[in-house]
Amino acid sequence: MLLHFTKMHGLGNDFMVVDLVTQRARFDEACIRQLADRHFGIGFDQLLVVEPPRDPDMDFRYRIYNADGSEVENCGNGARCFARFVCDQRLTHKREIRVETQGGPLTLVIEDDGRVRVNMGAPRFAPDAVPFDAAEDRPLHDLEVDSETLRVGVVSMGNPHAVLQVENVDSAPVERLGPAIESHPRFPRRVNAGFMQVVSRHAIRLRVYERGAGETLACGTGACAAVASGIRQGLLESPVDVELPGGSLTLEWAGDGEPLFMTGPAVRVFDGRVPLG
Ligand SMILES: N[C@@H](CCC[C@H](N)C(=O)O)C(=O)O
Repeated sequence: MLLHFTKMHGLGNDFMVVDLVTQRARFDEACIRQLADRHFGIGFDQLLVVEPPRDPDMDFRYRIYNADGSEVENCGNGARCFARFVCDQRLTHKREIRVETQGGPLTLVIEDDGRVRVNMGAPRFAPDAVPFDAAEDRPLHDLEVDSETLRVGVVSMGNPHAVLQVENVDSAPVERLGPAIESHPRFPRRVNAGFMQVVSRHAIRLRVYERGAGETLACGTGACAAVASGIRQGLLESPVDVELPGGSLTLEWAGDGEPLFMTGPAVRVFDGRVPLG
């Protein structure tokens, strides 16, 4: 069978988006890895699958798979592309869309300028919520990596994040430390590793080594986690502009227990069809 898909990106974090409201398909890990391959497949950081909701109060269910085939709880850049996709495909006429994810419900609003504002829910810092192996909740934890002690903030945005403050993201050892943090045994479900440079109280620069995808040009939940951790440590104040290698996002957060809002672009690149076994 030929499966219709759309290639999209949010700040260069790229996606294959599939409508399973009007089509049928099943994806296993091997099939996702093959489609994600940038030489032998379509190539993407994440596969986004749009399904009918299970909860009648929601508009859709949105499932997310990393390039390595693992299913994950949340994807911020993907959420904005998902909103743009369901509107462009006329799967909804709503401008405010409620969607189920594995990491909890999200509300997305398409703004007049075409950008998408997402209520990403409240960041959680408790080690059990991340999950992270630690006895207590602290703004920073010591993490032994390659005989170095790193100071990381741990945050759940539905999915797990570790945030490390660095002097300069351009020279930060993302290729060396990223994989070691991602698969550190104190993160039993692995983790996304963010490298944050504080530019001012309202601006950071960020690179993220993503769980299951490697370093990407942008990570929306990574931006949320870095801002939440930075505000919690007293380094930042809302709103915060986050500059990633692929472009910028605006983040707003009123503080503990409050939802975090992310605003940014979502771009459709092309439509295609691919044979699926
Ligand atoms: N690119 C995403 C995050 C995708 C999932 C992540 N790699 C994970 O495994 O949790 C974003 O924009 O948030």
